[in-house]
Amino acid sequence: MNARELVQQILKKHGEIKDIYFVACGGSLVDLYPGFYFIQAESETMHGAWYTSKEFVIAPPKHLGKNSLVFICSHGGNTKETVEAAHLGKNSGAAVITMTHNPNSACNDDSMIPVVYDWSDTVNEKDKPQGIVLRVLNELMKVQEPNYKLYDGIADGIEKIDGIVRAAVNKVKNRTWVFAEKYADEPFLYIMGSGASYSQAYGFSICSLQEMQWMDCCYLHSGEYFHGPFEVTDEDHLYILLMSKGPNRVMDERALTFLKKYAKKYEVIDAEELGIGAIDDSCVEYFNPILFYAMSVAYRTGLQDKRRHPLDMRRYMGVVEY
Ligand SMILES: O=P(O)(O)OC[C@H]1O[C@](O)(CO)[C@@H](O)[C@@H]1O
Repeated sequence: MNARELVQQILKKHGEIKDIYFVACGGSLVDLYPGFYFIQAESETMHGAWYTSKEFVIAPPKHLGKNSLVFICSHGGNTKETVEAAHLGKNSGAAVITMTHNPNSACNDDSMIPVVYDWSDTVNEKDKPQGIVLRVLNELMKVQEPNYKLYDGIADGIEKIDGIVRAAVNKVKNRTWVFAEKYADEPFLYIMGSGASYSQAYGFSICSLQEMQWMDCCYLHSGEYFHGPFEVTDEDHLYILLMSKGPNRVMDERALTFLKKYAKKYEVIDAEELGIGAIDDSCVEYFNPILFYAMSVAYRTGLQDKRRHPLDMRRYMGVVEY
């Protein structure tokens, strides 16, 4: 995908983009959150909103129209409510980018702007959904906002992130094994994160552990931890803390300080220690989630091996009517 050409094509037809909707389900929705967070934090001319597909269809934003851009992501490309959301965006006059892994799916539809991505291990992050969204937004911001300063930093980060992820995956191999040995039978755990990486606490919980391991767990925002959830903290509860590098790190550090004092069982996955600092401080925040996704894969694989629960085993999803 040529992000620059894609943005030119959109602006030619739609003029200024005023709002961007990020719409998908489950793991695909997780991939769209960093883009939403980026627009909210960086854009002077656009607002972002992040929707699970069905809600977008049931309660479409009144603002949706010609000056909107809708990012749709569906890995398999045929999730009913996501396809409906894409058509709703198109029929409302918005520019709709439909990302899918499946070239033979409803999302690979030339009446919108389809982007078919490969998902094999050798594919670089820039060509996977999080990277695609970041590249498109980087180009859009450059054209639409004269004050935008992150263009080079983001472009550089996109080049560096693959090396960082590969090194980090090697580095945590033993840790994921030890974690699985210690906690494979844990009845419940919490996963905390913040900023753009709140998405990864969410995805780690709902996709990697609830869906793929049938483990009871819950995601928490590191900032929100202190507004209720910390009352259950004791030596028995287990936490995974995703520590970002970036302005939001202070929230993760506050949670860590508390865990060190009052908890006993916690695993820290620290992006800084895992090398994310090679990316410029001005935009490193938006790359943490790519690294944390790779970490969630490493940890869930460790759990799969120890628990002898295959990651692709389902009892309801795609098996029964729902
Ligand atoms: O990305 P797709 O194909 O729309 O599928 C969404 C489904 O896939 C998952 O992301 C992973 O199985 C689920 O969370 C969700 O129900």
